[in-house]
Amino acid sequence: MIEFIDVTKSYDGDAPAVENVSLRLPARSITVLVGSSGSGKTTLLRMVNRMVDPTSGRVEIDGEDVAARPPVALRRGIGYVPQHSGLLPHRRVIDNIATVPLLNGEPKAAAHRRASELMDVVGLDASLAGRYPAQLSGGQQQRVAVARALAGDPNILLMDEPFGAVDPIVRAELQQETLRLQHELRKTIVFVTHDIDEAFLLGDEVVILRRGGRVAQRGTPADILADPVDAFVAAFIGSDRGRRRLTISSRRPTTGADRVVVDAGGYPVGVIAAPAGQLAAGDPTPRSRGTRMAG
Ligand SMILES: Nc1ncnc2c1ncn2[C@@H]1O[C@H](COP(=O)(O)OP(=O)(O)OP(=O)(O)O)[C@@H](O)[C@H]1O
Repeated sequence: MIEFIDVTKSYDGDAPAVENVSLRLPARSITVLVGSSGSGKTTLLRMVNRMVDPTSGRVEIDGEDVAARPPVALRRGIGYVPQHSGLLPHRRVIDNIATVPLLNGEPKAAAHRRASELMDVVGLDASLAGRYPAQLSGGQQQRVAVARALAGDPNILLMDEPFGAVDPIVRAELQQETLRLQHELRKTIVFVTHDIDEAFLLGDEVVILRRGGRVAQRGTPADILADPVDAFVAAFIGSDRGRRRLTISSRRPTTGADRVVVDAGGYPVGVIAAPAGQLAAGDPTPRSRGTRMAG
């Protein structure tokens, strides 16, 4: 579990980028931090691996203050995927992915074997192993960045707008790949985006931030969609425009399981996996965890 305990960060004595934020992010699920530009998402994310140290307060991982860990060692155990891949331009794909295992002292052959496996895991063709990052598409570069982040087998993966710079079709592919990967790997993922649709698609839990990192609302996508706490959240998720009025349809009406939450545009925003008979037909307020985008 990752816990922010009353953290504040002021850069250069400016007004705080985040102020008195306390948040617990559960292990082995995807928490999405979403908010408009400047709300402090990246600042919070980078506090986890000490790319940013709080001005006051602390961040704990499984009860241990990250400030007690040397940043370099800490970062080797935490995968990080930035918006623009951050790949080393003069190293081949395979070497980029193998970076952390090599730094951890693995023999080169074993590190390359692991890197090849990861290329397969993230859906990269083996023929790309010898290319340099500039010889890849933006989407392929982001896949390499995900593989590189996974190479040290970290428990935690930090993703900072990782698909923000790729076109919508590739972006949708990468989002689905992320869900597939998480289904297999069960990492603790903190994902930053300013795109509420992406947040609802990927997040087991979504944290909507106001300026200064203040939490406007957190919950499952279905909770937030069904019950925005105030006008700010309603405006942010678009429900004030009637765009997201929720309905629930059942894919298997006879059992009542696997109900699909659908917005007013017919856009599926989640699935409620419930044992047969637990939800009345047409229940308008899904509360179950395990909300997930319909396939
Ligand atoms: N290194 C820095 N030095 C000075 N100010 C900074 C620095 N990094 C961020 N800030 C300021 O802190 C505030 C929060 O920035 P942050 O990048 O955390 O927000 P964000 O929600 O991730 O925004 P975006 O979506 O635009 O990336 C902003 O006002 C920003 O200008």
